[in-house]
Amino acid sequence: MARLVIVSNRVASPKERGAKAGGLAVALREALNKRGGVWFGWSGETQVDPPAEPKIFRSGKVTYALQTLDPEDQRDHYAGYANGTLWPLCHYRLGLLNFRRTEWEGYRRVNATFARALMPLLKPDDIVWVHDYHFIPLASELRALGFEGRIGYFHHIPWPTPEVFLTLPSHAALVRDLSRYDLVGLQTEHDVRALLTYVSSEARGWIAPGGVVGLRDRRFRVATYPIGIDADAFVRDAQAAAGSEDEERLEASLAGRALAVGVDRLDYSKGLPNKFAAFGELLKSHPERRSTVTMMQIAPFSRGEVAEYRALRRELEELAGSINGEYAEFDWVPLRYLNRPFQRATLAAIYRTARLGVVTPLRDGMNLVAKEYVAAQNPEDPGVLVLSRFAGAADELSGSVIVNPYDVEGMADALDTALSMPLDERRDRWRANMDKVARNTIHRWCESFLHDLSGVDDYGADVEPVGSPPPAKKPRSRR
Ligand SMILES: O=P(O)(O)OC[C@H]1O[C@H](O[C@H]2O[C@H](CO)[C@@H](O)[C@H](O)[C@H]2O)[C@H](O)[C@@H](O)[C@@H]1O
Ligand SMILES: O=c1ccn([C@@H]2O[C@H](COP(=O)(O)OP(=O)(O)O)[C@@H](O)[C@H]2O)c(=O)[nH]1
Repeated sequence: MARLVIVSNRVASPKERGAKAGGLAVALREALNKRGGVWFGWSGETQVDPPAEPKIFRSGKVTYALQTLDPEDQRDHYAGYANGTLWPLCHYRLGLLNFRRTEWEGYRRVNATFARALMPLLKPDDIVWVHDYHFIPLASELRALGFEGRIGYFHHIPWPTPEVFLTLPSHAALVRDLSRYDLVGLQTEHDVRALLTYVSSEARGWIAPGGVVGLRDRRFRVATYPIGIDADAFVRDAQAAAGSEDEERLEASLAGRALAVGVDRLDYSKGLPNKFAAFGELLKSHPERRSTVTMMQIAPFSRGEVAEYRALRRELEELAGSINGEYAEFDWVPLRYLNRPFQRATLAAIYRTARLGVVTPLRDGMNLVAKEYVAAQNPEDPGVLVLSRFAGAADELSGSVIVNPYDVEGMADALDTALSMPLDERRDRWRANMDKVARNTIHRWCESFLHDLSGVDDYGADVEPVGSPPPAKKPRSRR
């Protein structure tokens, strides 16, 4: 079996087994342990004139290679182009999009630095799996340095429709970069359609059945791989939470009231102001709900180096204060707003206690919290997932109460409906959701992407293009 090389901006080092080592990290580490391999990414450190070589250490069959970056490059790359340009673009927030040439250049420079640092570690038969929007140009850089092996890319966030994508001044270059991969994985069919429509309508590429794409002299495949969670582990954690100290403390604090829970990084894509407003609207328009339901929003700080995230933090503090100021009683605080992260076991206890899981992003690649909430429920008395139609998870979790997060009054009514839902309906809806969560796990996601990437050859002679004709055949190398 070929050796696996994983590239991601954040690398879950083997020392991090706690809150930070989420399901994705665990699955990737498991895949690496199975075949042996390399996990390459940013060290989390910056330094003026950093060494060109990454820091390397081994743990079991896995080699970790961590690259330190120059502080200006890191800023242009992470806070600049990745999270100031691509993140808002891919989440359909054009009003928040900042494009600066210096950041675009910094983004490319960091990708070139990473490719130069990775290249000496690669063997010709390695399979390289690159994760996320921080590294779209990485394959181009590795190809330029002479790597001819298989490279796959998984995009964890939404892919925008052409009208939105075209606002990015560097759109054509980015899609050329994508074409240097062999396999491009996206979360949903909608994302795949959006990218393929751009390729055929704007980039003069062609598309064959199975998502094979021809662009200039390149052929690559685009397909859907919806990410999942380690469902068994979550079920075990949730069962262990029953009767735990965490659960007892939480139950005691609720004093018989229903709990609605939200768990989101403090990110504008997660729709937190609308969620708070909907909860306020529930208390206003359904006064009988006052003092019967408590909302708990866990929102760990995220990307504080980006101005929009700091502004959102202030906005939410104000909103939470005004809801509590207006509706609190001397024995009831309507909205508990917590900014620190919690470990998986504690989250499992909170999810299981909560009558409602409220996941209402304005746009989200998948949203693993939605799946975790489902997995943590007690099958005999499950809670209800209130889910935004704009989360990737909504494609699978049709047993949820689906809402439009831009409709605050509609969300308030949906919360009211979900709070009154009879047990039979809750069970039916939960079963439909749980079937999906148990089937499409993180392990399946990992295996199916790697299976397809391993099977890549030339997407060649036998493909029947649809739409504009393929370029004339000429002898070509695989890359
Ligand atoms: O590394 P950060 O800047 O702190 O951000 C955390 C991660 O956020 C994004 O997560 C996405 O991936 C999830 C798993 O596929 C998906 O469920 C979610 O919808 C996405 O938002 C980002 O893509 C990661 O690179 C970040 O590490
Ligand atoms: O206090 C927290 C908050 C979140 N998470 C985890 O962070 C992940 C968030 O993933 P999701 O896909 O929902 O959104 P992202 O933050 O990746 O955009 C989930 O596994 C959560 O359980 C956590 O471990 N502790």
